Amino acid sequence: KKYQQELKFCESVLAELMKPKYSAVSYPFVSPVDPVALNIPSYLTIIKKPMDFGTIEKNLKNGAYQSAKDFYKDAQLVFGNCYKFNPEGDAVNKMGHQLEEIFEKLWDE
Ligand SMILES: Cc1ccc(Nc2c(-c3ccc(O)cc3)nc3c(C)cccn23)cc1
Repeated sequence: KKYQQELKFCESVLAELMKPKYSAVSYPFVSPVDPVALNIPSYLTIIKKPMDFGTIEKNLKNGAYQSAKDFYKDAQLVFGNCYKFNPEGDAVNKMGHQLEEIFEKLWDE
């Protein structure tokens, strides 16, 4: 029961985060980083565990998460990867910080 409610909460946070109103800051994070399309061949050597919110949504639907904690860990990975690859001050780094702020507010609701 508790597990079901936890995952329902994760789904609601994700649904909100993926809404069009946040697309200006979420678009780099809603689907897997494509190193070819973005011309960043170094990405997969720098980022050991790529993650994005589209993959998180898939995992959630496939029952890949044992708890809200596992969901939260993958969300943190999206932001951590962003800050590792995109230097402080870069546009995408700033978008990561903005989206993380939105995420944390939804998480603490
Ligand atoms: C030359 C260059 C430099 C930086 C980027 N970053 C970047 C990323 C990105 C997102 C998450 C992440 O962990 C790493 C990268 N997503 C984008 C998008 C969607 C458009 C433009 C830039 N983007 C792309 C190319």
